[in-house]
Amino acid sequence: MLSIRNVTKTFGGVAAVADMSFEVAASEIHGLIGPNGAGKTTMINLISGFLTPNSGRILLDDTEIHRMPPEQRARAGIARTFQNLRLFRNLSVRRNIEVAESNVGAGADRSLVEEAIDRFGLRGVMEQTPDSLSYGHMRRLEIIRALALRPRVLMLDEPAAGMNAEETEELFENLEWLRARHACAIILIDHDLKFVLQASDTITVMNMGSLLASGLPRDVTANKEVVRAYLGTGQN
Ligand SMILES: Nc1ncnc2c1ncn2[C@@H]1O[C@H](COP(=O)(O)OP(=O)(O)OP(=O)(O)O)[C@@H](O)[C@H]1O
Repeated sequence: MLSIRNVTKTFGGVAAVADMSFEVAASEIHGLIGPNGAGKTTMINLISGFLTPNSGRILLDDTEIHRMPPEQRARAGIARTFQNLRLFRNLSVRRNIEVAESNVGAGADRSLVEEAIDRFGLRGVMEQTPDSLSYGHMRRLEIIRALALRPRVLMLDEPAAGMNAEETEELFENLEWLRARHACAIILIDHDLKFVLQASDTITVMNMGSLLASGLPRDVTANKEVVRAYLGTGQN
């Protein structure tokens, strides 16, 4: 459904993403992993429109989206969260969600977000501002805000960052719920490798901007090049 074809992005002559290609199927959870600086966040920025590739194409179904501005891509069904949270700090949790929801048409399934609020444990903090929330609550609010756009592709940049083991397990269960409740592809970046491997149907591994391997979690973790470049470093 989402197709990344030979995409390159350079900064000052250095390729952060170099000739990357991979496909994301509808309804799959697709893990994007790799060492620090591998180009994962740059890839998400290229898909969501915060960056434009120097070359290559990005297609959502048969539509080229790589030259569209971020708002147009959001309307086309691409939603994301940010590594460093970007919530409206002076608005309540409720308003943060409503602002996102105001972008969707009248025909949208209204109960989706209401169910997510309960499921993600935000019902009791709806009138508070994000700054008064725990870090885990803020991260969950970001996901609900992205979900409020009724995305076809939901990209989560480090959703488990700063979470303890119990919260990460809860996040895993919430993603399973989300996937059953709302048909969309999820692209998942996280440094908690155990979490990404457990949650993902397919894994793409990047290294120094390039594709290192792509496939089922068990095949990718058995791949010698992946072990050498990434898993063997002890860094995850
Ligand atoms: N706006 C920018 N200007 C210059 N260089 C950049 C910019 N954004 C990213 N880079 C460089 O591109 C490379 C890839 O960075 P990116 O943040 O995409 O990697 P990453 O895999 O997400 O890393 P991490 O796991 O540490 O978040 C790095 O060398 C980074 O320094």
